[in-house]
Parts: sequence; C-alpha cells; structure tokens
Amino acid sequence: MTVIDIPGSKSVTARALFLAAAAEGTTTLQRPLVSDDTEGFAEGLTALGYAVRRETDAWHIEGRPAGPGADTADVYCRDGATTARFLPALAAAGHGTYRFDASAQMRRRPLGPLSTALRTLGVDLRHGVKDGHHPLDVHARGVKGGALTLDAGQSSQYLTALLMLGPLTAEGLDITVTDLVSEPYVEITLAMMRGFGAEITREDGREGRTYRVAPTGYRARTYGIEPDASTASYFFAAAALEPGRSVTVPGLGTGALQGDLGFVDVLRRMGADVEITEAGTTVRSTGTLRGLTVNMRDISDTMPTLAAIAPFADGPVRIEDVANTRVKECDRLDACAENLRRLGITVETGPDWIEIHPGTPTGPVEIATHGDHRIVMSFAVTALRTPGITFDDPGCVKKTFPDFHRVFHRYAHTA
Ligand SMILES: O=C(O)C1=C[C@@H](OP(=O)(O)O)[C@@H](O)[C@H](O)C1
Ligand SMILES: C=C(OP(=O)(O)O)C(=O)O
Repeated sequence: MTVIDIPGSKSVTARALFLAAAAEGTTTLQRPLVSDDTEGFAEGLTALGYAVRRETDAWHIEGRPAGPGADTADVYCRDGATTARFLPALAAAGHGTYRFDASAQMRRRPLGPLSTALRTLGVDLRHGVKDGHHPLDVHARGVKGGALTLDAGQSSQYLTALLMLGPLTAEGLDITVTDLVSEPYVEITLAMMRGFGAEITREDGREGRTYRVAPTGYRARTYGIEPDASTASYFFAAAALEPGRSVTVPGLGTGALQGDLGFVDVLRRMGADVEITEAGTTVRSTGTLRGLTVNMRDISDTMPTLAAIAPFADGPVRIEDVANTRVKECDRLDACAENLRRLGITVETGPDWIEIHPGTPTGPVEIATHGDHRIVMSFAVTALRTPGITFDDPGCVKKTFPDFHRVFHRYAHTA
C-alpha cells in the first residue's frame, strides 16, 4: 500500500482566500495549496490592497469588509479561472478602479455571463479587447444587491463568484440559476461561505433554482484546507490500472467537500476496490478494468484522467455531458482524442462526449499538452504502462501541482 500526501485543494484555497479577504478579522489558512493558480490569487489580493502574509504551511489574511484597500490596481490573473472570475466580484464590492488581465490561455476562456450579471447589479464593468473576455476594467462603487438570473451552463464559477459577493452587498442577493454545470463546486462554495458566517437559503421554482444570500458579511477564522481531489485522481487511476497496487490518500474521506472525490466511484464501477473512511480514501486494483458509459458533468476535471486509462479497459469507455471541458485550459475533448489517437487508440468524439476503444497505447509519442496541467498528469498515468511517452510542456503542471513529476515518479518506483 502506498500512502500519498496530496497538496491542498485549489478550489478550496481560492474560496478561502476570497472569504478571508472579505471577512472581519484575520484569517489563518492551514495547508493552502502553493501553486501558480493560488499564488496568482494571493498576489491579486495583494495588488488590490489586502495584507497576505505567507508562511510555509499557513497563510494569514487581514480581512477588509469594506473592500480592497487600493484605489486603483492592475491585477494579473495568470492562467487561473478562479482568480480571473472570483476577484472581479470581490473588487466590485469596494470603491476604486481595477483592471484585470490574464494569460493568453485565460483570455480565451469566457466570463460573459458573469460580466452581464455584475452589470445588472449596477457595476460599471468594461471589456478591454473582446466582449465577455479578459482584460476588463471594474469601476467599483459598492453593490446594492437585488435579484438576477444567471445561466451557469458553461461554468459554475460565475455562480460561485456571485454567491460569494452576496454577503458583501447592502441588501443581499437573489440569484436564479437557469442552467448549471459542475454543481458540486457550488456545494463547496455554500459550505465554505456558511463556515465564514454567511446565510444562504435555496428555493427550487419553475424558472430554476434561487439562492437567497443575506447581507451578513463574513467572519474571520482558522481554516484547514483539504487535499485536492482532482489531483488525487491521478494516483487513484494509477492504482486501479496496475495489478497489485493500492493508493491511500489521507485527509480526503467521508467528510470531504470536493465532488471530484466521486471519481473513485467511477473506478469502483470499472472494477477497482474502493474504501472511503473518515480518515481517507483507498483504491486497490483488482486486476479488472471494465468499460462503461459515465456522465461526468459533475466531475469533469477528472474526464482526462479517465480518458487516459480508458484504453486499458476491457470494453469501450464513453464519457458523456462534458461540453464545458472544451472551454478549460484547452479543448480537453479534442486534446484527449488527439493524444490517444497518436498512441494508436481508436477514439470518437461529439460536441459533449468522447468514446475510447480498448487497445494498447504505443510510443514513442510526445504528448501535445496545450499548456494544460491535466493533460500532462493524465497521460503520466498512461505512461505507467506505455514506454516512450514524453510531453511538449511538462512544466505546465505548476498550475496546480508544481511537484507532480517528482511525486509521481516516486510513486511509480515504490511498490
Ligand atoms: O469553482 C471551482 O473551483 C472550479 C469549478 C470547475 O469549473 P467549471 O464550473 O467552469 O466547470 C472546475 O473545473 C475548476 O477546476 C474549479
Ligand atoms: C479547469 C481548471 O481550472 P480553472 O477553471 O480553475 O482555471 C482545472 O484545474 O482543471
């Protein structure tokens, strides 16, 4: 049995940074993820005039309930969509003029429905180059609140940004959602907001579901960040793939917030032995890997993980309802298909699905990563059983797991 210590959750760290910045008092985050995305988020907060003090295993943030300390700021969001989508909402609650920009990769990713929603709330928000994309300018004068309707069918992050803004408005916010992907991420948001003192109720009506967020503000606290479930998926997949192996991830158990831990249920359906306790999760290979059809709308960050082990299953693996993976760091359906085909595997794709047929991936092949950390980490799992796999940009794992190659190599070479 191999025990793997997985770094902190990106999604939990990003939310915790937002909530801490907006809270009354000083918050300590224990075991935050230290990676390009979360360092970019913390730097964004610093640019906006928040005091963030970083120690090795703890980050301390002085909250500013009235909003950013800076009157003007240039915020560079790097590749991080949590930074690029959450921070403009935080800034909107203050008073000042803020410019947000991002990497070329993030500039390509949409945020139109979030911009429209913020404008509906009276925020003066202007796009610099292309409507619905970074860069953007926010002229913030506080947000009164009110009601709005949101289509979060492309990204749940629009909803998370607005929900987290809710307690900072003068009168509260009612958000009616007509469509929603990645719903478990919204559950993380709600649980964490409540943990920082927010009050939210939910009503399901004919037009959609409405979240009512009260204008309570947030309270500072000490908050422990759980390990990243999407990162853990590579190790769980590796364990399921290789007869005789098992992986235990401590700290990701029955109380985990992240929906992506549900990836182990997919592995269980494929034949792996899975045990989830309060203390952590263990996946063991049974020597069987069955094909299946699976809807991954809720856990689509783990779609590439499954695609990368799919050829080793005894029948086709069909992954459905993952259209939004086309607007991530790259078009992940196309990137998975392209690389699997280069490895000699038969693959079909549609607008929101991919079907992968059994086969023996064959190198040498240089994986086209498209600068996407998940393409690298997923095909590193394929490489356990495929000699000759290399990557055109192995370093892009820094987005969420800078130490991935060392940790994965050590896993691969310990029995
Ligand atoms: O809110 C979050 O922390 C995230 C939500 C998901 O995005 P979408 O809602 O855009 O699918 C997920 O893919 C992303 O990695 C992190
Ligand atoms: C899609 C991802 O990141 P984000 O949307 O937070 O940039 C991811 O980490 O897979």
